Amino acid sequence: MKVTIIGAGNVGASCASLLAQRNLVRKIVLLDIREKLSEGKSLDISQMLSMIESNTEVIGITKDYFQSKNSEIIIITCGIPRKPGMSREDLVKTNAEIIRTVTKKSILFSPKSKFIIVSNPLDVMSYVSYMTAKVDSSRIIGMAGILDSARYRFFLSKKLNISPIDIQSLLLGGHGDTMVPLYRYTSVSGIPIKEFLSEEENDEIIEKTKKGGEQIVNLLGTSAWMAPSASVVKIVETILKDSKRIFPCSVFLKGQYGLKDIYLGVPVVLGKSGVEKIVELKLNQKEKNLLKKSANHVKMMINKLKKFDTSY
Ligand SMILES: NC(=O)C1=CN([C@@H]2O[C@H](COP(=O)(O)OP(=O)(O)OC[C@H]3O[C@@H](n4cnc5c(N)ncnc54)[C@H](O)[C@@H]3O)[C@@H](O)[C@H]2O)C=CC1
Ligand SMILES: O=C([O-])CC(=O)C(=O)O
Repeated sequence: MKVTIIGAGNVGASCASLLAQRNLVRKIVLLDIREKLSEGKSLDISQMLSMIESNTEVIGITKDYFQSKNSEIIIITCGIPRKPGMSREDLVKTNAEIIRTVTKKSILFSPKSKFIIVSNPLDVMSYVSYMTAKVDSSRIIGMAGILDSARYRFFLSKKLNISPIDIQSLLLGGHGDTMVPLYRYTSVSGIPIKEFLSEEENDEIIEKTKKGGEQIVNLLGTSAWMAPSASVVKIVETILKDSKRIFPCSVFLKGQYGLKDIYLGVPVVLGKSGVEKIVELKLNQKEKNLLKKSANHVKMMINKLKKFDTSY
């Protein structure tokens, strides 16, 4: 079982480290365009393995895609992150070109692989990868909802003084300010959240969640990587173990939720084939409007990209 991670920066190297610690796969290939970076990061991770009793082999490669041959999963974390004052949308042109190039190269050597996309703006980059790979959309999965949901659970846990482990939540929509956390579908160990706080109080938590990525960018000067890589590993583990768990992921919609030709966050069942089912919830009018607004925002970015580059 081999997993390749493209991009050995903060998110990529952290994914490799966490994945190696889980002792889930035989081999992790960490690939970057920058000379020596992935070799150095993989050596550091490898030297940790005897202490944590993991048998995973971690190798670092510069540009040589042959080493990624027949990967079960390819995780795309390459490209530029935002800096303070930037939005995720500011990354679109630079990262679209990078994602297109690396998807083309990876699919050549791993034609059966599933892809987990991390690079931002997430929903648009997932769309770019899907359009480039030309494979079934069940194999191209964008990671965002798990992270957004984890942030929401964290902020909620602080407000309620309850363990985040016991908080269940669900989000829809794009990865950004237009995300749609669902108050109606949030609970604490099965108890509806309305028993703990009002919708207005919950809205304050939602605002914090929407700004969760930006808060870290402002503190660190670059974007988060610990919680994002843990979110990626959750998807990898679910696919490799064929666990059929439900997570919010950015997936290609073909009419579900009244939307098509777009990547957007919705709850999905994940298993060995990737996205095995898109779960369609009955939304109320307010939720429908918020989802539509989020979809319009992502569509607008996709259309901008299509104008700039007619090959999409
Ligand atoms: N979906 C999400 O929730 C999250 C998305 N992100 C996104 O993930 C991306 C990566 O973030 P970081 O790891 O913090 O950035 P980073 O700058 O630490 O690492 C990016 C790496 O990509 C490499 N790279 C650039 N072009 C490449 C190419 N053509 N082939 C192979 N490698 C290439 C760079 O050399 C660099 O090492 C950013 O776009 C960021 O916005 C970050 C956190 C969460
Ligand atoms: O904020 C960013 O640019 C990175 C990201 O998507 C996140 O941490 O949610």
